Amino acid sequence: MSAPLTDTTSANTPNALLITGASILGGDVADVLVVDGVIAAVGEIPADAAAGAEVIDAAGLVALPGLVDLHTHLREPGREDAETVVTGSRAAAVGGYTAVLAMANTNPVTDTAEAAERVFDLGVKAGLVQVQPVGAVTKGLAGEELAELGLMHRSRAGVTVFSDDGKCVHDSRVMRRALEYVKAFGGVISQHSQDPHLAGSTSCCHEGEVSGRLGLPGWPGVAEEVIVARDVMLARHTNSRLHVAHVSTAGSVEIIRWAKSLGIDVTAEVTPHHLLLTTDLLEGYDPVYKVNPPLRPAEDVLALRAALADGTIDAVATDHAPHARHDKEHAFVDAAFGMLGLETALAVVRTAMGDDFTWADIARVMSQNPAKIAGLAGQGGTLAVGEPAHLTLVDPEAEVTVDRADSVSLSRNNPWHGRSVVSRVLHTIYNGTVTVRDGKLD
Ligand SMILES: NC(=O)N[C@@H](CC(=O)O)C(=O)O
Ligand SMILES: [Zn+2]
Ligand SMILES: [Zn+2]
Repeated sequence: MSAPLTDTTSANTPNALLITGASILGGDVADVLVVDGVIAAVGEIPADAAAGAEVIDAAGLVALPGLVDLHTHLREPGREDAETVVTGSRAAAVGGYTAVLAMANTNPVTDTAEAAERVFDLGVKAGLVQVQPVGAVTKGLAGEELAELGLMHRSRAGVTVFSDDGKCVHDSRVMRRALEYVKAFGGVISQHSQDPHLAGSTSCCHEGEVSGRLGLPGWPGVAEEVIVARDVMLARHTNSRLHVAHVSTAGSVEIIRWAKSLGIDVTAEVTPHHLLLTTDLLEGYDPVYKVNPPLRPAEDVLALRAALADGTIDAVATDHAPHARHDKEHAFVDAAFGMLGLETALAVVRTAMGDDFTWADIARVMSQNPAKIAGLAGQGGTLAVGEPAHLTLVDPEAEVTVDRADSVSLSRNNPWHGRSVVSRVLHTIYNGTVTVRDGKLD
């Protein structure tokens, strides 16, 4: 663990940050010295070796690699009343994130190199996290003609993840072509798995006893599973890479487990809300619980937790989906789908998964695996010497009652309002710069 100080970890540099006494990924306690945005030393660092450094006292805190979100809706361009790249980056930093993948279902859609570069540049300008654009699979998310996948990849934005999220790429031929196309440059298709005939646009509640009683149009688990099953077969056929977004059913878990056992190149994510919230919350018809895919019964939730623990599901992704009041505060059937997630994700995962799921496990599913899936160099590290300094410092014992008024997001569709969760992100460091201190934007 301890690394010797070398001459390059020079003391008396104004660009130094010394984090003292943190438990590294929940293990050994060490100091971390950051110089010029890079982790320069980890171990016991004598104060005089870091003279002039800004000091963060991290006694009792857990140090994690900065979190990476594979699935964020930033809403810019087009719906800047719900979120912008700046406000979404703020929410990400507060949540302990140092990188987010910005979904393509904006207006206009991110389906060209120019559009991807625009989002990328807005992220650089905001400067709080790495904002990596996701490219659309099809033009206008219409599901018909492939978007400029190669041009988006070769652009300054360097897009590697493609998704029509919000919509499913439901035409098998189009999905096959997309998988073939991205294979050439190591890209991946992230699929929103929803058969539009089994679960149409009005389907807004898990199909089962609760939907029957409430009289809400049902969205059966099989509408997800048939697409997951088809897509893993297409991934096998094309020898290309598939990522399954927001897995919500035990059946999808079984298919993914089977596909992985055959060596099919598939990865999967689960949202924090699908790890903790269940269908019965819809009893009060509160649209804050309306989300795609819908909240499922407890059996599914338990299967998702088990799959995250055993590695069948690789990552937690927030699907942070901010919506303006005038889109969300309607009768249940008319309200927009989606809920906030960035600021609460880590605590919700900790609360849902319990202590047996270690901090090293959390680092794996919320930072390292997402960075690997998205091909983000320098993110998702292990806090080793020489890595870019993307870090999150967490109070593991804090009990927090979420208040939606505290959010730095522009939107308020927060399903965690009033709930108690365990653990709290205190400090976030992006590229050696403190973006969040004591839970507040710096
Ligand atoms: N998850 C949601 O309910 N909504 C997302 C779209 C999506 O992730 O499918 C949105 O863009 O609002
Ligand atoms: Zn989706
Ligand atoms: Zn989404």
